Amino acid sequence: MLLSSLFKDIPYTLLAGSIDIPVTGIAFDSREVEPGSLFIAIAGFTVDGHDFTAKAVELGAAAILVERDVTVEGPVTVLKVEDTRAAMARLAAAFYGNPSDQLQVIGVTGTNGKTSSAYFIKSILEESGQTMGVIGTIGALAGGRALATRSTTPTTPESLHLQHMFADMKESGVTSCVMEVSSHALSLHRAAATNFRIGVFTNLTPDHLELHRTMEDYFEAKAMLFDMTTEANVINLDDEYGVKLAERLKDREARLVTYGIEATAEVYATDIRLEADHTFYIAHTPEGSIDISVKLPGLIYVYNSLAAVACAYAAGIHPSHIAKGIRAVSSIKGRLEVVYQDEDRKVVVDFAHTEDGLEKALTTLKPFTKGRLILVFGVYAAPGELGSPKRSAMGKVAAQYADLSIVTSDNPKNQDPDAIIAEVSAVVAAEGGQYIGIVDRKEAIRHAIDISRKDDVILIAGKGHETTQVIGKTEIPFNEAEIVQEWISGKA
Ligand SMILES: CC(=O)N[C@H]1[C@@H](OP(=O)(O)OP(=O)(O)OC[C@H]2O[C@@H](n3ccc(=O)[nH]c3=O)[C@H](O)[C@@H]2O)O[C@H](CO)[C@@H](O)[C@@H]1O[C@H](C)C(=O)N[C@@H](C)C(=O)N[C@H](CCC(=O)O)C(=O)O
Ligand SMILES: Nc1ncnc2c1ncn2[C@@H]1O[C@H](COP(=O)(O)OP(=O)(O)OP(=O)(O)O)[C@@H](O)[C@H]1O
Repeated sequence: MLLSSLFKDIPYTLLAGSIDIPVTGIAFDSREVEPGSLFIAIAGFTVDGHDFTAKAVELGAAAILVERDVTVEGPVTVLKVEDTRAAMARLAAAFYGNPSDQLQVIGVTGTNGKTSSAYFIKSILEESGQTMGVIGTIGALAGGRALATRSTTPTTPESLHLQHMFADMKESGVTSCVMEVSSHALSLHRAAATNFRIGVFTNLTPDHLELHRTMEDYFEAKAMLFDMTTEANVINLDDEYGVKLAERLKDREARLVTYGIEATAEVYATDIRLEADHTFYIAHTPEGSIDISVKLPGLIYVYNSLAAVACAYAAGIHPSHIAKGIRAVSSIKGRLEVVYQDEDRKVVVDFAHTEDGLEKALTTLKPFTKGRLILVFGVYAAPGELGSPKRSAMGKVAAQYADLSIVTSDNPKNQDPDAIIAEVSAVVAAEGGQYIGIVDRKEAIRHAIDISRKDDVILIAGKGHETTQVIGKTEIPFNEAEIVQEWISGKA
């Protein structure tokens, strides 16, 4: 492909060389440059890609894209734009032939509930005959095939990888793709240049404030998704930020579809029946009422499945497909997943890693727990001042709802796990909760099992579907379902 055609609609300054040269690929990491490719320098949070231009030239880059002046030695074309991340999204879309134009892309954003809402949407659309792609926290799929990702691939991949995934989906006959769109991705332009037909907003509660600093900034980042949608915006009106968003979107060309339980919304739920492992309700849409049966417990799965009902309604899906699609979801990896159960005890793994998520997970299990509710959890977060509010909020929730908290490590990364545990434990104690601190997460899980008695429920919160733990710079294998099963069966 000619570099000039890639830059057809992108303003740039030519610093060196010619624009009329062919490029064979695009890379934003110098280590992945191949001869003939365009290297895009990104100023990162830890290093600056502009420092690796020489490496890119050494590996054969034909062109370099920068956002600040750099001296590049060698016979290469050098172009400058205002923002290389924003340009990368457009270049990637152009390089892969704007694949999202040929897919029905549905974006799901919000603090919690994106993964499960996306899986309900996938199931309903499959029921209606679509071949589905999925991109999110628990991986990427094109039809039944898993797309290659790395353990470091974010929930919403970098734009170059995202557009490649869309192209791959299109080649594999995928007709519609539901993807989780994180606030990081929106702020860092990863999802820019994507043709979103429908956007779904689940809720907004404190998280990721290390990047966004204030709830208002966090909200504005999430709201960016709805500037890109062309057909419908599906918004939870029971969330205060959802109300604010709906107000902003009511006169847009993309149709507004609201949902909720408490608020007066276009799609709403009544006759909610919560059981230990199932949830039932009637969903009301302007097209009629639908009996919904969800094979997951708690009000959060009423919300997450209702988001999918509203999205399917907005997409014109027949009610019978909606009911069947939701019924077909039997479990979602790491989302209130029962990893062990016998007549004495039950062990549940859940991805709850925010104050709101932890409260919802505990209050879902509590009414059906005859014995004690034992919580194993840790808090990953930014260090010092930035991390403290999260540690404090999660400690309070644990003290309020768990009968015993085993405070342990999450992904301590380069922070001192003992210091995090001490900070969380102090809050649990101050709030009158019972706690034990055990730094080794595997030991903490084993201890919870050892002390559990008849009718106790153990909730292991924070890592959900994840299969590794990051301590320092090392990523160690960590599969909670296996740890539980091996310890109980005496194999460990
Ligand atoms: C905080 C954050 O978003 N970080 C992203 C950011 O990393 P960074 O700025 O630290 O990158 P960096 O390491 O400084 O490198 C800068 C540039 O130099 C390049 N480089 C680096 C080394 C080298 O030898 N050569 C070279 O060219 C890198 O490839 C990169 O392009 O830019 C990188 C490349 O653009 C991303 O991969 C990386 O996401 C990492 C994987 C990450 O963990 N992100 C998380 C925080 C995230 O995005 N989470 C959200 C939220 C999930 C949710 O809770 O919903 C998500 O979407 O997953
Ligand atoms: N609607 C909801 N409201 C509050 N908490 C929820 C809701 N849905 C799920 N949760 C809790 O949050 C956790 C994460 O849920 P889920 O994976 O669906 O969210 P997510 O938005 O994809 O999260 P992430 O982006 O961090 O991957 C769940 O394990 C559950 O404890």
